[in-house]
Amino acid sequence: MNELHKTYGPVYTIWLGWTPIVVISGMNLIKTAFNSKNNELMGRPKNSITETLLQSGSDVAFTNHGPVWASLRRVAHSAVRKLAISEKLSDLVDDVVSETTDTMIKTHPIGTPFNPKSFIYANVFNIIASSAFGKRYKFGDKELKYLEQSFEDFRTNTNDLVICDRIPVLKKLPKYANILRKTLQTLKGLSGFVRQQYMDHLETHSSGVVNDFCDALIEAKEESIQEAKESAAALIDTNLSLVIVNIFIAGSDTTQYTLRWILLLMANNTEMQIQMRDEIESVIGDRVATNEDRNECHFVNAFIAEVLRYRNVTPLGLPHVAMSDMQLDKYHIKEGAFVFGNLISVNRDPILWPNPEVFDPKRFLTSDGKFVSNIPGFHPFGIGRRVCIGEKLALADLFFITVRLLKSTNECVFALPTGDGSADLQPDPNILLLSSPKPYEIMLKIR
Ligand code: HEM
Repeated sequence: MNELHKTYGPVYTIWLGWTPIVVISGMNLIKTAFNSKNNELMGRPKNSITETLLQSGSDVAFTNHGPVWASLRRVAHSAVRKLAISEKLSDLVDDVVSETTDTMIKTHPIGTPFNPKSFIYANVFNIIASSAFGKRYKFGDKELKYLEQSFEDFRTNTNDLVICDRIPVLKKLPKYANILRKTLQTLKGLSGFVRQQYMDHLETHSSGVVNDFCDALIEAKEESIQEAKESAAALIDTNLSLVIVNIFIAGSDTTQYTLRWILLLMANNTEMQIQMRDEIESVIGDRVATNEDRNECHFVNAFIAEVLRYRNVTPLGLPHVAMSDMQLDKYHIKEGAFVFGNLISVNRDPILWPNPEVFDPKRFLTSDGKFVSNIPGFHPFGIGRRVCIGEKLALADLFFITVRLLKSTNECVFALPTGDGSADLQPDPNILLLSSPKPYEIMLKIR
């Protein structure tokens, strides 16, 4: 997409069947498009995925801009932000990651190469499932494996699903019909499982007690009814259970894929990894990391921010849809067009980022080594009114997980069996819309 931008300019269209897909590049143009006060581009596409998920309900991620979406977004955003700053989160992450890492060390002793994917899944699922509906799994648990497999199957087949939706004649071919049926069944199973967790909470929820996102949303619903707020019409159980599905799906994949990049880039640059380990040792030592520590671990924060910039897992964000015609600069975007903001063109803009293809955490450090995140052109979480609601939580999760992983393996370093600097850093071409490293192996090595 970034190469096309260089050839065809800041706004170009690709046709997928009869659907025009407009790609907008450059920070200022994306800001103008996605912040427009008339909200022209604030829709989301309708397709077999969203139909299967939403049925007759509404949610945050796939519902068009409007009062229902705004009410749901407000309560979801507030619940997510509250958790991101609570000390409960660091204790939860510490506990989950220590347990998983112990298993990882036992099953893959020093010098044994392994693919860390399942350990990353176990960490992220447990953290999100605990935060969303209070569930924890042991590594290797059957239900956890089912969830991991469902996500994998869904991800592998999304490309075909998207193509079939835009070129429906393909659905008549047995190969595609089969994929479509199986994938939508998987999605139904996954979303049904998560929605059931919300429904179970309705039975057990005690007023005023908030242990997880389900409780927070039920409280918001009850408050809106008691105070006869306008939002009460939107905050109904069908919609709120879909919001939990949003948080679970949007939060899991993005955080996991970012961690896959973090681990790969740490193993590829062991000197930087040792600098992170030294900083953690001197700032945090043996205790559990706290929110205050986040302000003191400058290099760890800079490393994570650089991973988000350099290998942003959502290079095109989520698709938007033009809800009405829009004039953007000299370009006319027609109602119904799919619209993507090309975030690579921002996060790796050579004008904003010198040598953008070089991985260099120092970009996020001042000359006296202090971390700064509000750098123009740093937009891994999207731009405009539909920007990610999970940014604060994702940053907290990534920090606490990385810190615990390094603390639990402090006698060693994560290394590549093929040596420093040998990683393949090109994203896996089989995964659409998300950027993941190709499957890789790492090992623990004595420092
Ligand atoms: C590294 C982690 C993450 C990245 C890079 C990321 C990135 C993004 C991006 C680029 C968008 C699309 C913005 C747009 O359409 O313009 C988005 C939307 C969204 N994200 Fe995230 N995200 C991450 C983690 C999370 C987490 C942890 C949660 C929930 C707890 C979450 C929930 C959502 C939701 C609900 C939306 C839809 C917002 C809407 O349509 O109004 N994300 N995210």
